[in-house]
Amino acid sequence: MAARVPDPGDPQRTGRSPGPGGEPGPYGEPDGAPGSAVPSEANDDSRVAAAPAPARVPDVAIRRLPVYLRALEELRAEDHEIVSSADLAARTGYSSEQIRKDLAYFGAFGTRGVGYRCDVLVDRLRHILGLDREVPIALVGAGHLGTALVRYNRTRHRDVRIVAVFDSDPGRIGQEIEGLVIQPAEAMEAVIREAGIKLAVIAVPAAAAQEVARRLVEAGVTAILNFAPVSLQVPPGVVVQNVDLTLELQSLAYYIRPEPATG
Ligand SMILES: NC(=O)c1ccc[n+]([C@@H]2O[C@H](COP(=O)([O-])OP(=O)(O)OC[C@H]3O[C@@H](n4cnc5c(N)ncnc54)[C@H](O)[C@@H]3O)[C@@H](O)[C@H]2O)c1
Repeated sequence: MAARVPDPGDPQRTGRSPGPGGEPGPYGEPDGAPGSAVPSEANDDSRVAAAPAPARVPDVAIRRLPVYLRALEELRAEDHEIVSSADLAARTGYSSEQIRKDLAYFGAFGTRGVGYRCDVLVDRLRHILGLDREVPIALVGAGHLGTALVRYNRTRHRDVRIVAVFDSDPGRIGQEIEGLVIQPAEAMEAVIREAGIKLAVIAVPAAAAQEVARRLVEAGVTAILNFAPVSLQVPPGVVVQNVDLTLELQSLAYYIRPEPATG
């Protein structure tokens, strides 16, 4: 999966988007973190407000936060009150050092030698990610993939929630997916503006994706999850994250090839 998150100096800010699969994956890659980061379990500041996010947090650190959040929510559901970075490392596959460093970008949350208060860290991470409110999402392209995405999202997620679905096929318009009526693509801009939607999913054929992206941005969308196998051109400040199943499978094919590659 390729991912783009805001990051000064990032090519995406110039309005370019990498092709699908053109970025490192979310698990365990180096992040080029600035040298000013301070290990996080050094201070007990769990009683005070989290420090505001620093100006520059590496893309990959941001992308690890939801992984930590999921692990913490699992631990909390298992009645863990305090967790160490080692506990989180065991759940996520990231190193304790990596986890402490990532959290330190947003302030120190833990107590040295003790760990993090699970409920406090869950709240902080949800706040940092903007998930302490429902994030409304628009999806464009209610075909095979789009329909599956809406079903999955609407039955499982409350914080990041698809609230509007659009398609250009008259045969699809007016049909329902999980209680959402598919709206005509012509209504996209007005509905997105009216609802203040900033995040959208593109699940249209590749040939239609760039124009859909342009219209989404025009309507005020600043973050796009793109499933179409095409590199989108977007203005500076708009974030595109690409998901390309085929590229993921093709790279995995390397690990099951019959003969080790030579040279
Ligand atoms: N199906 C998969 O497993 C899968 C997996 C990964 C990626 N993708 C990619 O996701 C995209 C969708 O795949 P799919 O299999 O769901 O295709 P699909 O043909 O089933 O659905 C595409 C939908 O987009 C709609 N559409 C076309 N142009 C539009 C426009 N301008 N505005 C609004 N709606 C428009 C079509 O009417 C259709 O309902 C493709 O780019 C595909 O390559 C699909």
